[in-house]
Amino acid sequence: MGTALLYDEEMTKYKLLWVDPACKIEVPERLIVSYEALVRSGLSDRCISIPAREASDSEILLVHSELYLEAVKKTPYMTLEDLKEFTLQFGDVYFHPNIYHCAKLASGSALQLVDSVMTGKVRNGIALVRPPGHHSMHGAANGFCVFNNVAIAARYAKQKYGVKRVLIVDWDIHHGQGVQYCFEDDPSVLYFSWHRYEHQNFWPNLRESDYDSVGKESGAGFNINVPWNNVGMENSDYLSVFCHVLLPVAYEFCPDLVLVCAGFDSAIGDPEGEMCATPDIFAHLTHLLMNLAGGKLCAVLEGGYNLTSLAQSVCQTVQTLLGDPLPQLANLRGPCKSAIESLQCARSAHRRYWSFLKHAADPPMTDISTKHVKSAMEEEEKTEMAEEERCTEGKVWPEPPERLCPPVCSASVLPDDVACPDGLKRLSSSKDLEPLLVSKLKNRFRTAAVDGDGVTTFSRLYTLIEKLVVNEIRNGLVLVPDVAAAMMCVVQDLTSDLVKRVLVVCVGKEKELDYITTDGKVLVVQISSEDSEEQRSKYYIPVCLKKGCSDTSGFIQAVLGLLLPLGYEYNPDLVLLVRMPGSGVVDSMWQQLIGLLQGFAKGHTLVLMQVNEKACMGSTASALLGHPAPPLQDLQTPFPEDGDALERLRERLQADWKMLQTTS
Ligand SMILES: COCC(O)(O)CCCCCNCCCN
Ligand SMILES: [Zn+2]
Repeated sequence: MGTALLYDEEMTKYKLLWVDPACKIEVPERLIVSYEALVRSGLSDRCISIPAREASDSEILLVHSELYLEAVKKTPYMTLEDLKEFTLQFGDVYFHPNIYHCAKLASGSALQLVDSVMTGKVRNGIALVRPPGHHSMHGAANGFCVFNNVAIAARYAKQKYGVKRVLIVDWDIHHGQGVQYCFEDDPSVLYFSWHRYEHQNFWPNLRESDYDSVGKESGAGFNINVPWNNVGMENSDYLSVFCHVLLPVAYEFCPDLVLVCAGFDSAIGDPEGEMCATPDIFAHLTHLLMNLAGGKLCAVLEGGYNLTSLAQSVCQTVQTLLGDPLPQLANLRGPCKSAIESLQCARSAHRRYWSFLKHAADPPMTDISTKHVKSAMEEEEKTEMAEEERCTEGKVWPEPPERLCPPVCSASVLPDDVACPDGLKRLSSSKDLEPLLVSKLKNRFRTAAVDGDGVTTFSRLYTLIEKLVVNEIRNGLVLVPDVAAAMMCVVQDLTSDLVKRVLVVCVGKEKELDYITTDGKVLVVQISSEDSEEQRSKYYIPVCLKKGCSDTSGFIQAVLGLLLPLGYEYNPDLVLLVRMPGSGVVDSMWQQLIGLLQGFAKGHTLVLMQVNEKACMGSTASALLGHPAPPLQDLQTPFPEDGDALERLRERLQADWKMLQTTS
């Protein structure tokens, strides 16, 4: 299934007609450069073009008042003076004779996107629209927004398709207060927003944008605010909040649909955000949401004012929606102190509502919400002093790396008598192994693991690895007689200097892992029911689940809160996923794991499985081919001792692994 792209140049046909410093950044070129970048890169041709349409009155009235709609209806016939007059009643927004038409097209585009995804015409998609939406409210325009496109889309999806739970992720750098007001008492819509806040000193300067606005009445817990109290936030800060705040809650919420308020003013170079996250971060933010709701994801453009980083960020997002390999994110240094404070506050504010946050720590001593709103003078001094080191428009960043699709997506190495799963390419070619290696293999295993066809298997395995690291193949599945032996070989004989770091994810218990090198060339994360205190080192991290890998709640909590942050910080060139026989891991969890691991090493994942587990080859192949993993249904509360152990493990490891920090 494909990716929808909605764009109509009619939405470029309105602009600011008078002088207003607050609104001058919201220009038609925002849409033009975004679409042109998609065309130039060939991405638009790979999408399914869906026409825009005007939202109807009844659709707009899902969110807005009749009074407000009737008032906006009059704007096409207003003189310039009347438009200025009309605009004065709202904040940081402007009207234009054609903006009502464009606002209906923007909302209608979001609804077209929902229709395309909910009817299965496409898997996911993006709508490039203006005016944006997330600030507009029941009876008011605000912050360049006229109708709340995403809020209307959420209500529309529930009404027309009976969607039970909608997740709205708002990665725009401003707080979408309009969305928050719309759903704050509604437990069927979970709204997550991060936003520049600076202790209420940043627009829209609302007390209710802080982390302690968790929702109201039956909506308590379904509104998550992560305030950024400093500028200059980087990729590490964004990923930490996804791993330690959003994703645990999103998986527990188990949405039927994901809507993204895709504002790109949170990218480097943007005059509004003044952040330092690079455009390729949006490839990963999108990827991390794509295994929710069976992949049903609708992204709707909100902000983004640096035309260069906006266009790059849009392309990064669309490329991920299309299923292309992800770029490697280099040198993630872990979240800054301010980001840790913010995520710690958000986690502690929500621990009473979400069992996946149950063991979150208390808020930091320096409770950031009570910091008095700095005096204007103090604020002024800070601004002047900090100006030069801030990420202003003058900031430069590298063009995102090309994300090339290997000629072969998924290959398999199987015994001759095992049929190759659909979509996988069986690897039968294999160069002869050096005699030295053969003898090493033979004398390492007295077992028959390396008999005649055993050597063939290993030679094919090594061939496959070589093809992965040169990007001829994206990922692969290997069935071997003895998976522990094979893992040892792969780990110890990886001579290719193209592979500097291998992330080994071992699912299920395996005794002898003591051969792990400590030079950092290999990082082993083992998830099993075994507790092995003694062996732990920086590069060997055993996670113990009391009930073993069949406990999906404990498993996904360990993946999101430990494996993902570790993987991002370690930044491997190859991921080896080893499924120990009898691990008991649930199929949907297994597919979620494979899906999430695709975020590392440009998707170069090698899955090692035992021949006698060939029954789960089909689902493994499906996940390797990029099909969305099935949702993890009705997750139970993770075992307290497991949740507690995970927090303790993170505390112990965070000195070595900065991305595990959740407390300041
Ligand atoms: C949903 O619209 C997208 C958006 O969130 O980016 C709108 C931001 C309005 C920012 C208003 N203050 C501008 C002050 C100028 N320095
Ligand atoms: Zn914004």
